[in-house]
Amino acid sequence: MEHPLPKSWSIHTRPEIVAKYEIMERVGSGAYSDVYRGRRLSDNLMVALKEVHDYQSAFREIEALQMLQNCPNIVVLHEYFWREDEDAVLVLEFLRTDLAAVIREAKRKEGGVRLGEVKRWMLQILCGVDACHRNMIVHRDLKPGNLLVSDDGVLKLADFGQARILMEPGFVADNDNQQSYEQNTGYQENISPPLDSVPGTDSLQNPGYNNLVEEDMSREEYFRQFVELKAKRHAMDETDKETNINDGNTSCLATGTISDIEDDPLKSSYSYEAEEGGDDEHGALTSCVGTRWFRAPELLYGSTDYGLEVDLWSLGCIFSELLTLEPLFPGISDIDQLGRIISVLGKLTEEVWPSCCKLPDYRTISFAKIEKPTGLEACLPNRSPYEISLVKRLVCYDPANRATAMELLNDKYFNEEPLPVPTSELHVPLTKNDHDEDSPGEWNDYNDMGSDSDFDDFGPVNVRTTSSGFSIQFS
Ligand SMILES: Nc1ncnc2c1ncn2[C@@H]1O[C@H](COP(=O)(O)OP(=O)(O)OP(=O)(O)O)[C@@H](O)[C@H]1O
Repeated sequence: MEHPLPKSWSIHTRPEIVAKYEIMERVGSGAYSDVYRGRRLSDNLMVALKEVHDYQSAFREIEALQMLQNCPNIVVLHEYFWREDEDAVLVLEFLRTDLAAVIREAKRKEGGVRLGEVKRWMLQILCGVDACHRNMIVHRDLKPGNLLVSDDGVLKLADFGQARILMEPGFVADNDNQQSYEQNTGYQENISPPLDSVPGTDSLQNPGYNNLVEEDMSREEYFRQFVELKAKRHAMDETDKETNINDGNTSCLATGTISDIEDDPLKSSYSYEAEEGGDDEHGALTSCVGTRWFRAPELLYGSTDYGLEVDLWSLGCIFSELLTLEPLFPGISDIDQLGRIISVLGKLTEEVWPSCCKLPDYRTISFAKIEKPTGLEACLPNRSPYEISLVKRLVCYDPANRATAMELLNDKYFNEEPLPVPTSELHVPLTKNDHDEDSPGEWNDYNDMGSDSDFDDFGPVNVRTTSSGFSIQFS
């Protein structure tokens, strides 16, 4: 009689993985994952092996990356291993450093980041975000630490564990924009991505996949549907390749419905770990996504029917940080985050965003009137009026007023002197963690980046690893 394989909690015990990869040191870990450097035995290719401990996060990441494989500014998924009862292991291209390290290093050196370099970093980020948004994928956790950088200066969006697909792809640039877009990005849109470019995987996109985005399923049910759809999809792949047609009939599940998530006045102080998975089967999204410093105001006010624009807010925060080398809104709690935004932009009113009063927590959270908001100018000292206006086009209350990635890719800023430098001329730090040993406090603040935690309201905490796990001390 055949016995089921024992449940594996460690990548090191997975025969199918060690047969193909040498697993080296752990290079990072996140809320849901451990990431190891690895070497593909067949050709010595360096890879990152990401063991994802949360099935929903794994599913989202695989699904999104499969749809985005033809964009030079999205991390490459080489293959993945995923069997029922085991954590998914994603084999990704290995990228040694990230934009957070670029900013940290620039801060320590005189002169910061040269303008031509700033522009090249921005263009690469825009290209990656635009690819996501063309495919109606909202990343939901854009921040410098999730923008990985290769040794030769190529920036790639990574960590799609919180990504959601809002509806079928089909948003295609108009032809006028397309030309200068291609000039700025070097990226030619291929409406039908090479779905078979991911060895060992089948695409999950197109008909019926929206049914997959049910969030309250058990792991077993999730996996069963995953396998079923993979099989179904496999049968359809050949037809898709021949016709190049995407099914445009499926509706936008995520943006078309109103939340039925409990109206909990304390919701905005939840950790996203606690509420993640709150996207429900009716399409309502959880507001507890992303890292606080980069989180759009609609999320902070508890919105559950937001769209791609939450990424554009994050983009504005990242651009501002590239220009000043300081985080724009480094909030220490969700309320503080909103307070900081309001002190700069002024109070959120129907004048600036007509439907803001529909935000679930709009009336629950109130701030004293700010007589004189400082304005974004004060946050971007010594930057040109045009650069300030660029940030303003993203960091604005009404999501409908935020510039799209495509619009910005075509902005004259990138065609004016100083021109964006070639990627090969970008300054890439030697390591990811080359932080200034003299200022550990500052580094810790940055490293935390306002990540949500149940402990936020308890003041500083001291977390230590112990032989049996970790201990937390409130001071
Ligand atoms: N492709 C890669 N190449 C090199 N290092 C990587 C790669 N992907 C991830 N890492 C490292 O592993 C860390 C965790 O990865 P990632 O952010 O994707 O995981 P996560 O669990 O989703 O994290 P988070 O808690 O930020 O959501 C990253 O900060 C990075 O240091």
